[in-house]
Amino acid sequence: MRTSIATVCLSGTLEEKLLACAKAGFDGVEIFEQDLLVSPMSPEEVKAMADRLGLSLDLFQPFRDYEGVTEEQLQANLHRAEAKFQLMQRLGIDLMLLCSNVGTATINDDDLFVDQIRQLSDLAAQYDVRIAYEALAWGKFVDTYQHSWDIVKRVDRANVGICIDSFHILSRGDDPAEIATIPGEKIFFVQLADAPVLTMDILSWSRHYRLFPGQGGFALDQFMAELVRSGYDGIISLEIFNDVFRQSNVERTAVDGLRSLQWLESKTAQLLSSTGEQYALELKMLPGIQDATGFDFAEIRTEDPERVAGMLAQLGFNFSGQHRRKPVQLWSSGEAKIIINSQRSRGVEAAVSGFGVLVPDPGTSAQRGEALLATKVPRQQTHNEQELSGFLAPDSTEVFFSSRANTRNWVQEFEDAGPAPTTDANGPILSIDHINLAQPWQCFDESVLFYSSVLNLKARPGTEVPSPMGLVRSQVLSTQDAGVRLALNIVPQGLENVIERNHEYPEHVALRTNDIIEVARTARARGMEFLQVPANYYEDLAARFDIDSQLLETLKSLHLLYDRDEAGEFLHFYTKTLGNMFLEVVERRSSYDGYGAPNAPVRLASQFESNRWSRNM
Ligand SMILES: O=C(O)c1ccc(O)c(O)c1
Ligand SMILES: [Mg+2]
Repeated sequence: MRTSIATVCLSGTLEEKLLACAKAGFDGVEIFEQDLLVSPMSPEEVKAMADRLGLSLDLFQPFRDYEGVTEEQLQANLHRAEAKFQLMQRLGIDLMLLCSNVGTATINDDDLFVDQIRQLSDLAAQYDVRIAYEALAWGKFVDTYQHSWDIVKRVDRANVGICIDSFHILSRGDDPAEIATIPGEKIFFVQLADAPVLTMDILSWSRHYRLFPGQGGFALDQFMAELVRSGYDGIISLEIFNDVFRQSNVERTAVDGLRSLQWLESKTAQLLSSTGEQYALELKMLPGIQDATGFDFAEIRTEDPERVAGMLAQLGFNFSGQHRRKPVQLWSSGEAKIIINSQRSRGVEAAVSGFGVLVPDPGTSAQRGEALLATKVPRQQTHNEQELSGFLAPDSTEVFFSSRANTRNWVQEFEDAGPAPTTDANGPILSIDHINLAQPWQCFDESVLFYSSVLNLKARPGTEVPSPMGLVRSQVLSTQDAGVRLALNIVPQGLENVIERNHEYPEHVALRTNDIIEVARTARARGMEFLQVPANYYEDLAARFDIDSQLLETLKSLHLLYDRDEAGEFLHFYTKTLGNMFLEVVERRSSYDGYGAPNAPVRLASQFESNRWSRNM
């Protein structure tokens, strides 16, 4: 599948955009006119640069507000078109995108549209230019792909076809099935965009909130399947108008974009392979999709390993050894393994720096990560150490793949665990339930795509949590059976203004137990510092739930939080924050599958109060 991207998706100058697209590995780009207009490079220089970079210039766009106008206006429009055809010749581009008229059209008459587009076709033919007619969702008279196709059919010229843009079709809730009935060779260009499910006017939604495929709520694999059925075998391009991407690192955004196309290509191939249909577009499948079965470990980086170790011991973890070569400790309880790493930790009080997941075949997951352009974690092993493949997530979290066999090996690199542990050998903590990672606001969408494509996690419905620092957007991603759960929280943009630098948004590892009251009591007896929960919260609990008064007293005295839904009950507590990290302990009763969302504002406010208090000491 040949890939392209519109220059409007990216930040920077035209030169920087071209460099980033080539470096990421795109085959070509769409030149968005505005980017050329403001560039000091001449059209010839742009062409030469693209040639040198091995990028094809696939499309010139947009040509606006052409058809459905008075005769006088038409002449002016043809004059404008001719200048652009000459410009396209200098750029070496032979395909122009014509958007359906949104402004100057005054005559609603398909016969007139056909006639006027034929005049454009005649002029374009003199310059060997082809026209791809795109129905904008907010077009004045032409706003569906069926309508633009009907007009193109009636124009009946070899150099006029349609442009299909997923946003204009799916934003309206239109059915893409009829795309399959259009002859593939009359589809001159394809633009893809995803978008979050929002209820707002389509123009603003399109101009500010488009996303790369896989980052929003559109079923783009089904859309692609219809396109493939048409026989289309041309370029698949990205056209994303997004306020955040336009101010993010251009190279990262380009990689993010290409990753989205590779992921979508593979998903479409998979969807079509089950139907056994034959098609012209060549679709590559990524190396095997495997669901992770659980967390292998969580890693905490700290310059103060004894304090982190102390917290773990209070929760009933056992010291399982010191790494034989590195300043790294292993602590475990049940299936839960926590690595305390004090390498490269100067100035880091404590932070969640990475985690490992268990997969049947780590080699395949590593290949998949590489194919998806993920950055490898540089790790040095000696010859007798277990190698783990790891990738850097967009938020800099290190993500590793291992198998049960790998785990048996790496665990043996930890020695001198000392005398038998004093606590129950199995430990009261059973496993890592979930990991919560703070996302800088610029990389939230990139992270969603990274975790869903590289780790094969599924995004669940998101929530928004009010906090004293701002509204925190929260997105859970998990495997099909929820063996691996991640919660991504976007840090509010204004955070730096409210909180001093050394109190950045904390991240946490949540640990699962079947007896949280016992864990909390024992931890308290061992001197654990809990996150304090205000009395108002317990009054509200009593009002919302028919809750046993003795249980309520216990919850209150131990600073436990509580939630209940049709599936079951959820009890949890938080430790005091250490640096940028804290721990949570959770008990899921019956089939409760959530994360205590109603309690999240209480946690954020309490953490804010407690951080402020410790700052003022
Ligand atoms: O928002 C616009 O004007 C616009 C322009 C060109 C496109 O291809 C498009 O999909 C939208
Ligand atoms: Mg478009």
